[in-house]
Amino acid sequence: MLRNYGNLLKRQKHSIFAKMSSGGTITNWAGQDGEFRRQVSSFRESVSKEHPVFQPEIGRYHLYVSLACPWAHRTLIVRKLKGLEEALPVHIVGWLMGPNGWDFETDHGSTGEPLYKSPFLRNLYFRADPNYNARFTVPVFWDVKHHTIVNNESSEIIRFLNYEFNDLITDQKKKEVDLYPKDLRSEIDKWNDYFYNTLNNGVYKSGFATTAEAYERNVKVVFEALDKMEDLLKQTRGPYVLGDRLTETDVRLYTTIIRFDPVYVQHFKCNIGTIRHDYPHIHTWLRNLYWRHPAFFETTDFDHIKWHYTRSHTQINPLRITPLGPLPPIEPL
Ligand SMILES: N[C@@H](CCC(=O)N[C@@H](CS)C(=O)NCC(=O)O)C(=O)O
Repeated sequence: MLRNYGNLLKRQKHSIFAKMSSGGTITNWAGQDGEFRRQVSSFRESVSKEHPVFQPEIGRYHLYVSLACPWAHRTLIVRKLKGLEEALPVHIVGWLMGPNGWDFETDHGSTGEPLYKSPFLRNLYFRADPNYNARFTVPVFWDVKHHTIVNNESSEIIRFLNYEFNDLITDQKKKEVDLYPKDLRSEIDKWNDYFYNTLNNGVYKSGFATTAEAYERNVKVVFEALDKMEDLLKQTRGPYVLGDRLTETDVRLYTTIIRFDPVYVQHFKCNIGTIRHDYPHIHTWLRNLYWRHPAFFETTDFDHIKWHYTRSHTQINPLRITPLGPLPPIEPL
């Protein structure tokens, strides 16, 4: 199947008008009503001891991520929190999403694709399913044994990373990290669901809207959600969103909030306020995670984040000039 995609080898990384094979542009996500709708992920298996095919094993699975992408970023954080760096190798796509989607450039910390030397992420999708006809998204949780995608939905990947590899983790402290403890599950589910619709995906609905009405409707929801998050942190008194334990909800919110001032404020027009000036509790929570927790600090790459959004989304920023500010991208504690 890969042979049919030989023409994709011709990289057009700097083409401004990125065309998809379907005729639309790869950066055109909005429907006719101007509303952005995120597709439902296609590969939904879990790794577990009970699974007939995908059992936990060291080195058997590889993770493909973009450092720019908030969904992929979740998986990088959880991988580090659980001490799975050696068990689960990571490959990082180029920061620019060009005409053929994510590629495997090797500059600025992007690693290339060592398993099959694929030029593009889409090659992996077609290797897993020659008839695949949806978007080629990161993260991808890949099984080296069966040469296929186990899962491409970040919320599910972080869920099975939380427990299913525990027997293979040697660092006792990291093995005990539990981001989805039984007594907090209903709270976590409730907030995950709310913040997914309003904030994690809300910033995209604001930024990718193609009518003023759709933009205004969605940007207001984003700021209502930030107000709610601020109140929640005030109530629980932190240092984490649900109190004194770090949970999935923190991981999922962090990857959106760390991008907020540097990118979403100007690029997605989420500029009713900023985290640093208008949300003191969120600002403290964010800086605490970034500066005091290596799993957050070490997985955050402001260059990939800023370059990716501002130079890939040419429908929003046709001249692809990346704004310099805010400086610094995150303030000290
Ligand atoms: N629901 C997915 C969403 C993943 C997603 O949308 N990733 C974006 C990057 S931020 C992507 O790879 N987009 C490529 C495309 O849509 O062509 C998840 O959470 O894993």
